Amino acid sequence: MEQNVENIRAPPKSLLQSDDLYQYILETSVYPREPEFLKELRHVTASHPRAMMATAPDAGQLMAMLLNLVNAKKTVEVGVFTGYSLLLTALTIPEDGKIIAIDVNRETFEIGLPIIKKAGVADKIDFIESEALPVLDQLLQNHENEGSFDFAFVDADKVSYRNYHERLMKLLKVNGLVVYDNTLRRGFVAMPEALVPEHRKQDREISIEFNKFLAADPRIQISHASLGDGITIYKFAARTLSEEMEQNAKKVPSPSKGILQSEDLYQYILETSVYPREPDVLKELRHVTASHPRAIWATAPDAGQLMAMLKLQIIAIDVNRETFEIGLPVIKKAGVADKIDFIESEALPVLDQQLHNHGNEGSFDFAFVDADKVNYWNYHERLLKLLKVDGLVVYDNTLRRGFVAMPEALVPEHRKKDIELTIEFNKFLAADPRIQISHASLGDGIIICRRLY
Ligand SMILES: C[S@@+](CC[C@H](N)C(=O)[O-])C[C@H]1O[C@@H](n2cnc3c(N)ncnc32)[C@H](O)[C@@H]1O
Repeated sequence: MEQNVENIRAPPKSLLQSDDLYQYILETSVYPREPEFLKELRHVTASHPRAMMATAPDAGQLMAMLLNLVNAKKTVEVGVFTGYSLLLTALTIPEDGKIIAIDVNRETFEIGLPIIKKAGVADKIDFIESEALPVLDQLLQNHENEGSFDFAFVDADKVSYRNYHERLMKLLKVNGLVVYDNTLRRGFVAMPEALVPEHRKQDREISIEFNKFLAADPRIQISHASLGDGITIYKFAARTLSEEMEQNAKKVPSPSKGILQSEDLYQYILETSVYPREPDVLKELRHVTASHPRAIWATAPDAGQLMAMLKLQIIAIDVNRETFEIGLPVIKKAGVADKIDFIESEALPVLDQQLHNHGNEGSFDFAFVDADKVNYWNYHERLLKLLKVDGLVVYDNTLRRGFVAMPEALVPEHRKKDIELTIEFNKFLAADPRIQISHASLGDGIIICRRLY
């Protein structure tokens, strides 16, 4: 096949619709909360000719949240480079935590090492200069290591990912996590082959195959998140998903939320990693919602997939019972209606009422907020009281299809006030010391907050 050379693309810097949107996330939610030592390591790495290899700070922020959520103590990292993800892990795990860090190249690790030492976390790290595979095999020879790791991060030679995966499946605990980096290859995985530069073709092919392989692995739950260069998070679920997954192969398209660099890239994530694993009843619910004039309101399936990885408990509030009733038959059919207490009301008085009963304080594990933006501040204050320490609240639509990062002149008049509210709320959350956050560019943008105290 003849190739149109002019069409070949330089790798885009981010997966998102614009660099401005990516910078917005970094500058609003990530950099203001990035620990000083990590910032220093990022600066020291910036002048390295391969600085692009470092794990993206927004992906790092989600990783820190995940490390906390599984109370990770014993971890393994494959691919250290100058140590951004390594230092982040070391800063996040407890005093007695341990990281086995493997890289074929000690030289780049030594670029970051003085900062790791200055941060006082070098003792948590056992750096091994080696090919990763023999080290993982050696770990497995000691049977005590089997099922003993809480967390693994893999960011090295893609051609070995399958081999790493098999070893990591054995090393990790049930409910442990493994995160694979660079799963979206700057978007090339979703581009026609003719547009991909020759030297990236093989690499792209390997990632496409690996993404499919993981999506079909029944031993794990996954969330394919479009952060950084794409990260895939695998939670080791105790139950087997294969039958469910076979049934779920049918496609029901979802309205695009459009914050990524192309519609194709978004569809790639949905079709490769999300739809094949979406429970049938959720698919059906999406289907019955599709014809609703406000179908776009539905939470995006990729954001939903990440939420499922987190924990859920439900008191559902909406001012409109009618729309709830569209989905209710499907909810009943799924046999989960008993878990839901639907309240048709403005949310604020309901939250206040919950707080009147002091037994409810600090008793909730999870909250999801996807309603009137003007009240987000009010919801937040109530929810921080209702949530347990370590409980999560997820806010939806934090990127407003990218409008939050556009010059005001480009924002349609009727959306200006709404967008302004979101910009303010995002800043407010970034500055709230009571929570840890991860601003994830999934769906229409979500911010995951963990109550710290
Ligand atoms: C993308 S970089 C890792 C970036 C790092 N996570 C960070 O935050 O900066 C990939 C690293 O994998 C290492 N590597 C490549 N092949 C490897 C192998 N077979 N075993 C172990 N490390 C390998 C490279 O030396 C390189 O430092």
